[in-house]
Amino acid sequence: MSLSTVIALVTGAGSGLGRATAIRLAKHGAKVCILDLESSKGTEVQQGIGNSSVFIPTDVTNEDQVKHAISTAEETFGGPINVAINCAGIGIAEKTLGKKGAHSLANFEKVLKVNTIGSFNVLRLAAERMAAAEPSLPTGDRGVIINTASVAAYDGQIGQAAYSASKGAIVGMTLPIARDLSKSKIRVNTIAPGLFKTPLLASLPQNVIEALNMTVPYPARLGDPDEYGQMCQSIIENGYLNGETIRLDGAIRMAPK
Ligand SMILES: C[C@H](O)CC(=O)SCCNC(=O)CCNC(=O)[C@H](O)C(C)(C)COP(=O)(O)OP(=O)(O)OC[C@H]1O[C@@H](n2cnc3c(N)ncnc32)[C@H](O)[C@@H]1OP(=O)(O)O
Ligand SMILES: NC(=O)c1ccc[n+]([C@@H]2O[C@H](COP(=O)([O-])OP(=O)(O)OC[C@H]3O[C@@H](n4cnc5c(N)ncnc54)[C@H](O)[C@@H]3O)[C@@H](O)[C@H]2O)c1
Repeated sequence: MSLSTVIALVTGAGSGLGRATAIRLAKHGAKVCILDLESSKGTEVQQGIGNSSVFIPTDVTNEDQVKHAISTAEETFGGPINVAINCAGIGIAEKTLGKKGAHSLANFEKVLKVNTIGSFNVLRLAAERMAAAEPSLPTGDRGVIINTASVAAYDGQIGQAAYSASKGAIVGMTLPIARDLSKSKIRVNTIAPGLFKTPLLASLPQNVIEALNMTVPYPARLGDPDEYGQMCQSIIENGYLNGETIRLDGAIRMAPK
């Protein structure tokens, strides 16, 4: 299916899964808005894609910046956005009771702020804009929203309380948001990735990566970020898929450690 009528916001598109998704959608004819922090590699990604993309430095937790990004997207591509993909996210590893005492409350709040509140901030403002436009996707939808959870929403390891909470919240809000937006013909789905080869995964301690690598049943390897982008494309193209969280994980079930 051609994605030539797609105007997509992809957050976190300066790196990893978001970057791969932006590249794939643009290859299939979409216009792509790369939303990421000013300090990210958004410019580099934009230059790699070319004129069908724009980099709009944005912190997903900031209401004014996200509103500005949506207007800039529209001015740049001459139409309202109809796809929003939340890939911006951060991870931490800290035990509830660690060697230095109780989990830092500031760290817990930060992870929830970026991963959960940031995703909700982007999707609520994107939905507002989508709902005001005529349906423009080949499926007849006004819009498609895709969030990124994690397998850690279901089987978080030791040290993943904050990260798992932030991702479990995304899984939990997927169905009610799909129900909320059904009258506006906007579909909402979430992908729960397993282990993908990105800078975020590479930042984990080497022994954690090695232990995890050995537990992917099949295919026994890390996911390719383009396989995540492919799942986003499938969700956009399949007009009956709504309110669902899809694990994309080679059948991994993470052990406690
Ligand atoms: C990113 C995507 O969304 C997908 C994912 O979620 S990928 C899964 C990511 N998993 C993680 O990030 C695990 C997070 N947890 C940790 O890194 C650690 O548990 C921690 C840093 C919080 C605590 O570590 P530490 O204080 O050493 O805890 P402790 O319980 O004493 O650990 C004992 C040993 O087990 C190791 N260990 C702890 N958790 C481990 C894990 N998940 N995998 C492998 N080894 C682990 C420690 O490195 C330590 O090894 P050592 O004795 O050789 O130093
Ligand atoms: N890589 C994996 O194995 C894996 C597995 C499961 C879930 N995930 C999730 O997928 C998403 C993408 O992860 P990735 O591996 O591509 O990570 P990554 O670190 O490569 O990319 C994340 C991007 O998000 C951006 N970002 C962070 N905070 C932001 C903010 N406040 N505003 C805007 N942008 C911000 C970063 O600058 C970065 O470019 C994350 O939500 C992550 O939790 C990743």
